[in-house]
Amino acid sequence: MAIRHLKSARPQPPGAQADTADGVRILLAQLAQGGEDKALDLARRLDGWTGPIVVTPEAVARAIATVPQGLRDDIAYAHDNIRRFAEAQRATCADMQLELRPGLVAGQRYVPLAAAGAYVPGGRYAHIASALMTITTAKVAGVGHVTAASPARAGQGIPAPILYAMHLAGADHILALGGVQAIAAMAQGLFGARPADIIVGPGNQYVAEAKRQMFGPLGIDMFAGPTDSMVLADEGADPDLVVWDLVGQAEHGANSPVWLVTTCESLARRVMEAVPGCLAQLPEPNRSAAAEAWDSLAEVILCDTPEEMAAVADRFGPEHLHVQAHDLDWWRARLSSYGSLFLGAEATVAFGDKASGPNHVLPTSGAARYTGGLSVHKFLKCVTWQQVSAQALPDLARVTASISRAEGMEGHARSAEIRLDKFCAMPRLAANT
Ligand SMILES: NC(=O)c1ccc[n+]([C@@H]2O[C@H](COP(=O)([O-])OP(=O)(O)OC[C@H]3O[C@@H](n4cnc5c(N)ncnc54)[C@H](O)[C@@H]3O)[C@@H](O)[C@H]2O)c1
Ligand SMILES: [Zn+2]
Repeated sequence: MAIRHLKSARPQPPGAQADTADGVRILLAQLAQGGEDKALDLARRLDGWTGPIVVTPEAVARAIATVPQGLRDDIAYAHDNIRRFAEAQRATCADMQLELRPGLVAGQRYVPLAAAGAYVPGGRYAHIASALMTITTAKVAGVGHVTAASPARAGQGIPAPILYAMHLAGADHILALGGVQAIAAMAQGLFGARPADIIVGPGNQYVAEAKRQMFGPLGIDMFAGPTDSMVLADEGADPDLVVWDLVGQAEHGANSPVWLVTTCESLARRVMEAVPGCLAQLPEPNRSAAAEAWDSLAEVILCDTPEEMAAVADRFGPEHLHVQAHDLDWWRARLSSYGSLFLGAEATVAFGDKASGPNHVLPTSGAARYTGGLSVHKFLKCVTWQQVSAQALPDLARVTASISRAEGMEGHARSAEIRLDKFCAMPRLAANT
């Protein structure tokens, strides 16, 4: 394989992850003890928020009235796509039952979780789309009660378009709370939230670490790091599109990697030359964030063949994978390691981020090698059941007792065999003359 880096990532200093983990552990312990008082204290200190934490339906209605009709319509368009995609997914989750042997029936049922928490990040950008992605999916799955939480902005509260999205998606309870304190509040059931069975949604390193530390008794969607994107482009790709796809996704933050993998060196060079011009068109602080991401983390990788490009994608397992190359059917069949796949030059990751339908809460940092992203499945338990009648007992009890004894488990064997005595005793012959 002749894979060559035209641009490499800068070696990263050893991470500050341990510090984050320690800080979050202390905050979670304080929140477990101090409850709402500690959460209020953190909201004030970290977000400058001293207003109410619970956003009442009246406050939601007042906020919604300030959202321009055009933006409301656009949020509704995105919601409609996301809801219909989730509904189709839900329809694939079928209950089933079958008779495995005469008298032995077993089945599966999909049971929605009782309560979920949806974290909607809001520190830097107002992540309207994250509210749609998490809450809509939970409600379509049939979750009984969804609490949504997002940080309040000083003097403003949760931005009105986020409140509109939460409302449209069907949130049952809304908290103006961010960070570790929001995760703890939803898990512990503070501020009127129903204690969550699962907490989902993206967030910064404090949010992700709080979810990771609470995982176990609490379900989470995944441990998400900074967002990442890869473009696979051949000689037919348009550099004007590719460069904006890379710079656009680098806007997420200085720690968000973007990767270009191509068989065409001239395309790669044209894209790299065009990056500064695109960065210059972004407002601050987006420009600095994207520039830092590009300078320190971006990689441009030159391959000889499409198969080599696919192998690179397999190895990275990007969160977003965008193919701008010939023969999209070949690529769709060949690629398997990604959170979400975008096929063709007309598509772009931003469509998936905001409006097209498939979920944008996706595995990052290579986790796509072993998992997909958020879907109705995360809010459903696939549980199983079985029922046995006497007809199945002779074989089932004999096999169970045999395996149990081979395992050294006499009690198990007895609990099987006693059923033969109870349910399969041969009718006694009537006393004969
Ligand atoms: N992949 C996706 O689907 C997707 C979508 C949207 C957003 N995101 C990610 O979500 C993240 C959003 O991050 P954000 O910071 O803008 O918003 P955020 O809502 O995740 O975090 C803000 C909160 O962080 C807490 N915080 C800030 N500094 C802290 C500190 N020193 N100690 C403890 N807590 C602290 C504050 O309480 C604040 O409420 C980004 O990393 C972005 O990439 C990912
Ligand atoms: Zn994005």
